[in-house]
Amino acid sequence: MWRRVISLSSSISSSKSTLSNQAAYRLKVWESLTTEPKGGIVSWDKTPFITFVLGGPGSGKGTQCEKIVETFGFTHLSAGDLLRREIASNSKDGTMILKAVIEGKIVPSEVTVKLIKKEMESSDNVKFLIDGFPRTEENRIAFEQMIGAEPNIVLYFDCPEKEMVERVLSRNQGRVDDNINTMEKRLKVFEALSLPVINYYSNKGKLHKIDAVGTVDEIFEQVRPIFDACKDNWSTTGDKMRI
Ligand SMILES: Nc1ncnc2c1ncn2[C@@H]1O[C@H](COP(=O)(O)OP(=O)(O)OP(=O)(O)O)[C@@H](O)[C@H]1O
Ligand SMILES: Nc1ccn([C@@H]2O[C@H](COP(=O)(O)O)[C@@H](O)[C@H]2O)c(=O)n1
Ligand SMILES: [Mg+2]
Repeated sequence: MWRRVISLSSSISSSKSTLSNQAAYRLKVWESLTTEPKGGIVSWDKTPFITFVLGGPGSGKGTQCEKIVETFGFTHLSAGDLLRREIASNSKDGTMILKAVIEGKIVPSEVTVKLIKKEMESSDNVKFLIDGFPRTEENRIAFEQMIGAEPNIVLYFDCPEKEMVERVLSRNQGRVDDNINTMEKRLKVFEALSLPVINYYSNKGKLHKIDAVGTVDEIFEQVRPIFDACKDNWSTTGDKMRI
């Protein structure tokens, strides 16, 4: 199994430019369609506190989100879970989403952001953990356009490929993408399309990089002080937010 991961690393660079070119094309199309905000902007009575939770497949995002919810009272919105719910409900996009998930591809941003938006609008909470999003520059821009907000902070769970592969292959939750073939594709997509988003937030000074190797509790001890330091920011009442 690990040999396959090593050979994957060498094939990443050749496929990376193809993936990046496809993504750049989709981003251009998106930008050309979005001079005006799409589908309206969310407005809140209180200013929301938004955390994006990023990291490769199996890096432990969902596991740490559960701990953050328990400790700090956030609402957890996993983009992957919302997409899986669409598949299970046989919605009009279900078949397209299933195909993308099996291929380890990224679902068009408009579909994913609409699902996130609906959850945010119907929530009484204003503290959101948005897990597994944005995965691409297109995702990031679509969120800014359709929600009219940016994250307050971004967590990045940094995990070696070998560890991510082992965790995913022993996850045992019946996910259609928890197999070595899809995992190889997801790792390529992560490197080509998601790392640029992580760099974007690093350059903006919003990124908190966490070493995702260790026990769940050890990792959470790196996460806890990040939120402790933000507590004052999410208790303030703001005007209805319109950007
Ligand atoms: N620190 C850890 N050490 C060992 N195993 C872990 C750790 N954190 C999470 N796991 C396990 O690894 C698997 C993947 O974790 P999790 O589902 O939280 O990752 P994820 O980043 O949300 O993955 P995905 O992007 O595929 O949804 C799960 O079976 C989980 O129980
Ligand atoms: N922003 C996103 C998030 C996820 N997907 C698709 O879902 C798969 C599983 O996502 P997890 O976050 O649960 O790992 C992912 O591989 C993508 O196919 C997406 O398209 N866009
Ligand atoms: Mg997850």
